Amino acid sequence: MESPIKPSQSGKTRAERKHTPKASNKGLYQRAIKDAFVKLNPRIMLKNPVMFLVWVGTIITALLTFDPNLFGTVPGENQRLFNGLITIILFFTLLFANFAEAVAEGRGKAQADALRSTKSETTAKKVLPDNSTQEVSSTSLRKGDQIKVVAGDMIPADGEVIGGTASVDESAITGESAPVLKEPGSDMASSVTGGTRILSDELLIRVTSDPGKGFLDRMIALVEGAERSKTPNEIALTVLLAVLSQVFLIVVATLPAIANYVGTPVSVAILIALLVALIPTTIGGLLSAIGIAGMDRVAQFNVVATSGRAVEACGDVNTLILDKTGTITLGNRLAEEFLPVNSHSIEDIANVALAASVFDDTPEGKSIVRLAEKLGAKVNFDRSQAEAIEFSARTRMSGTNLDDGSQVRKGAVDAVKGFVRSRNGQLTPELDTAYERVSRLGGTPLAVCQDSEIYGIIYLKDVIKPGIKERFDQLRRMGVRTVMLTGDNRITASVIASEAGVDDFIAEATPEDKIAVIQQEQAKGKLVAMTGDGTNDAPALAQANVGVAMNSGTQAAKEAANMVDLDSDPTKLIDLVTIGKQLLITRGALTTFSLSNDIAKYFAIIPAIFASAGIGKLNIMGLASAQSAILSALIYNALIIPALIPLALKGVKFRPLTANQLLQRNILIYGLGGVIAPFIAIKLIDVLIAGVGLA
Ligand SMILES: Nc1ncnc2c1ncn2[C@@H]1O[C@H](COP(=O)(O)OP(=O)(O)OP(=O)(O)O)[C@@H](O)[C@H]1O
Ligand SMILES: [K+]
Ligand SMILES: [Mg+2]
Repeated sequence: MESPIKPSQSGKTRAERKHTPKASNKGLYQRAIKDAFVKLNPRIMLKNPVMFLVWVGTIITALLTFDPNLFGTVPGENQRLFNGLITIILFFTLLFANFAEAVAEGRGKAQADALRSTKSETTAKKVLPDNSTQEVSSTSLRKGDQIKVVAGDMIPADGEVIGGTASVDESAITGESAPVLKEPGSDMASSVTGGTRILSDELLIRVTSDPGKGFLDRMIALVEGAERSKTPNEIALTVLLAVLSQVFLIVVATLPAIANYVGTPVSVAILIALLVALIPTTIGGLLSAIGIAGMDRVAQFNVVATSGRAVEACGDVNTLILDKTGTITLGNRLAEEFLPVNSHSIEDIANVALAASVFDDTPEGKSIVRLAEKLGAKVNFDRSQAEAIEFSARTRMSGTNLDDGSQVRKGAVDAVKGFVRSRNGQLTPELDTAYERVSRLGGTPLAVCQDSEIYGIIYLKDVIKPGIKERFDQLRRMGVRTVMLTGDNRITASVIASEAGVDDFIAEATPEDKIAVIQQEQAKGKLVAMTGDGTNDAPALAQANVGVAMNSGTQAAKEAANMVDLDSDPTKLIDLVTIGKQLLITRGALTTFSLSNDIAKYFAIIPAIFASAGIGKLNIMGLASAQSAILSALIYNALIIPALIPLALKGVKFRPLTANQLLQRNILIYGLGGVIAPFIAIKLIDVLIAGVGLA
């Protein structure tokens, strides 16, 4: 039976792909502004050591605004106004940093709300031991329970189909409106997700998740950021920034002694201003937003990551393991031609190929049936007495045991050769000629036999996906090695490998080979990413550093992987590596920028502090006054945070370069830019401040 409903499939362009339900931007900024204030809570601030220092500084300068002589008398006029201005600027610095994080989180929250709205509590028809059904609340379902769902019902929990065939609307999760066929047994079609709706017929389902632990629940928790824990890279950077801040704290603490020595005592407010200007507030304020935005970007691509760590791991990937059919090629391998050998006729091979394929439900099998029937082949045995031998990636063969006891097979040439050899059949060079001809075209050759007699070769044609070579070129420039792993023969594999431009390939691979290849790469210290969908793939997905499961795949694969692609598009892995790299690059670029900003701030503030000691010559920026210099540096320091929010959320423009080239490029752009930009900006702010006569 050819069903009009296909399992959700890949091969779509990005424009065609619909994304996870998303809420509009309306209210996003309002909520973020409110959250920016809520996050001023010291217990929340404490998680970010750099910004916490600013928080403490703000409290002290606020006190100094009320009593400028709190820590001893300070010479000079306008102390109150000056301290008040510093307090306001510091307060906004805190708000801006909190706002950056809140906006990043807000996007996920809006998405979580949209997801949650699709998921309502429902009743479920639980199957009791006596086979009757009982209406229960969906929240009372437990792993292992059996339930019945009928047309129109919301599927109340994740599960495996164990009976019935039905079409299911999975758009709540995939954003894909085409119904998906579900039936028991088959790897791809037997898993269902809670929150999706059954459109026709009925299904018997074994529940595979406890309440609140389902796929949709996990997805909501993730996009909401509830489960976001800092990644190892992020922790390392936070520690580095905290240490740097401490160093500056010590430097600033020694200043009063020097200042007193040269006879220009400095006020505590100025010391705090200097400290805040020097500690890395820019990256400190944007760091978590960058991480959240990375996860969000992955979600925009319709991929659910189990953790931020998984997204980051994508950026560190050295080796990408891809399978051939459906990833590098379009995957609709169709029978194109029969090549008879050993003086058999086209009709002979068509008949045997048909006999070997009548029970084969794979796209390959169905296309062989179509081609054979077009050539006039007929089924000339009793189907009800025949036994189907299903295709498996391990045997790499499929076929039929006929009613008269004979066995017809088709499959990978070496597998069929082995089958024939074990029955003392003859192998002729003619077979190899036909098989090589097909392979050289990049096609998949299937040998056809009945017992010990070889009938010839079926040519399965497949096409390399357009644009894939460019993607691999990009990956290579980023230093990522691509390895194609295929069950197909060496010649086909090498033809496709060179046309697609992968760096290496492994042919005639069994599912076990996948794990072996991953382990070998990891033993060399490489980080490996791979995609997969079958239960077979689960161990390899778990072994890989980044394992991306297809949503159309089995529960086992989805649980083993650290990412699930809702579009079931195996090439998504390439996008994920790009997103991960971009996340790491953005973080590096903004750190570089933040730290190089300090040079200009030194030149603005230090001469200002020592101005009355006659070191004013150092004032190479020609700033209007000492107070104006300090305020300008602080205002720049605050404004640069919101100015960089768009970059932090969007990520720096991505270029396919190696880590070293990127480092050089970033030092040039963000390092040099970070030195120059504040000189210009601080000077401009100073002119403005002097203009309005503030200081
Ligand atoms: N329906 C089928 N019946 C018999 N043999 C098949 C069938 N489908 C594929 N084969 C043979 O088995 C081999 C292995 O198939 P498998 O799906 O494991 O790998 P593949 O599709 O060739 O490559 P990849 O791992 O890149 O998807 C194929 O190369 C082909 O020779
Ligand atoms: K700073
Ligand atoms: Mg395959």
